[in-house]
Formats: sequence, C-alpha cells, structure tokens
Amino acid sequence: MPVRFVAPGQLPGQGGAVRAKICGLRSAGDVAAVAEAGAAYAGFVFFPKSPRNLSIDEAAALAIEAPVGLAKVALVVDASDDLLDAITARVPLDMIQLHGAESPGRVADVRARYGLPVMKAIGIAEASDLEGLAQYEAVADQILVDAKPPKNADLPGGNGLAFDWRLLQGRQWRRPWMLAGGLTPKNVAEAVRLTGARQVDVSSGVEASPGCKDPALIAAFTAALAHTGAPKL
Ligand SMILES: O=C(O)c1ccccc1NCC(=O)[C@H](O)[C@H](O)COP(=O)(O)O
Repeated sequence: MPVRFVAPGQLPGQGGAVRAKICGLRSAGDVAAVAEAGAAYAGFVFFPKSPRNLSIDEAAALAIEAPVGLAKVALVVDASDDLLDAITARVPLDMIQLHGAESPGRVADVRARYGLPVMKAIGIAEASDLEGLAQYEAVADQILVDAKPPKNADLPGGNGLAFDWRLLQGRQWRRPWMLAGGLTPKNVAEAVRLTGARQVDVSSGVEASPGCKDPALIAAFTAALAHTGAPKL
C-alpha cells in the first residue's frame, strides 16, 4: 500500500518537531488559537452525542477560513458513506479520522472512496489491546493510539483519560502515529519522553469545560512540546 501522507519528521527515527493535533474545534476563535499556537492539525467532530459535535455547515465555514498549512481532520464514528459523502462534499479536508469500530476493510474502503489519508483510532487499556494494531497499520495512513473508553461511556474518545504509556515503549511502528488520551499541558512532555511519540492529540486537556476550548491551554500545550527534546513547530 503506498503511503500517501507522510509529513517530514514524522516517521520513527527521522527526528523533527513533535506535531500537535487539537481536536474538537467549534468556533473561529478555536481555529485561530490552534493556528497561533503552531499546531499541525485541527480536528472537527461529527458525532451528535459529543459536546464538540458541529454541523457540516459549521465545519465547512471553519475549514474554509482555516490558514493554509493547518491540516483539517474530520472525526467520524462508524460513519455511513452517506454521511462521509456529505462531509467531504462541503468541508475541505486533509484527513479523515475513523474513531469507531471500523474494520480494516472499512478503513481501506474509506481511503479508496474519498482519496484522502485515513487515520484509524485504536483504544488501548492493556497490552493485549495492541495486538489488533498491526492489521490497521496495513491499511491506514496513520494510527491514533488513544485510551480505550470506559465501558458504557457515551463517547468512544475525548474522555480525558490516559492509558499506561509504558505499553508503547520499544514498539516498532509501520506508519506515522499519534498519541492521545488524557494529555494536558502538564503531562504531554512526559508522555512524549516515555513513548517516543512525534505527534500528539488532545481535546479535554485544553478545555475550560466540555466542548469549550481555552486558548491559553492550547498555547501551553504546544509550548510544553518545546520541553520534549524536539524543536517546537
Ligand atoms: O472528542 C470527542 O468528543 C470525541 C467524540 C467521539 C469520538 C472521538 C472523540 N474524540 C477523539 C479525539 O480525537 C480526542 O482528541 C482523543 O480521544 C483524546 O481526547 P482527550 O482524552 O479528551 O484529550
């Protein structure tokens, strides 16, 4: 499978900056804060149960005005082709994030149908959860390694929970990947140090309340990446 989306400095061993994805943006102010902080990716959530959910029209307006160079990611959960058709028709995107129980076959289908890089989220709570990762590395452009949600949680992600980062130590990766789950300005440098992540994703940890991003926390989050031993973006 050709890798269609590999930004400089993201493959293991290549060095470079640690890139940040700030997920769950809902306003032009959020997008401006993310761009100002030097984040690499902006995430828009299409999941009605989420406090970060936004309509296709709202996302289109934000994405169209986003600065060049800020990668726009649509996050969906077990989305139908109809929903993805509607999103991709209106919202200028750089990546689709699949955050449900999508099979490897579904990941491959989405990638082929929309011609966009696909990032598959995998929930981790214990070592055995890593076993299924390889089959997604074979079909996805990137992997989002996130905390597994608690049983009966309303949200499959964005719960502000961390997992044991030591589970990732020494792992060989076949694709660019991002670390997520319970990251904050206070703990992200340690998380990067322990896992070797070159990309990190955050939502709750840069919010004043669920769904309300705090520009100061966003800036603190990317500033904290300067203390990871890699240059800030
Ligand atoms: O953020 C949401 O509301 C959400 C809803 C449904 C599926 C996934 C969701 N978020 C996924 C993300 O990309 C988060 O950034 C990631 O899970 C980390 O979240 P957090 O632990 O809150 O930083």
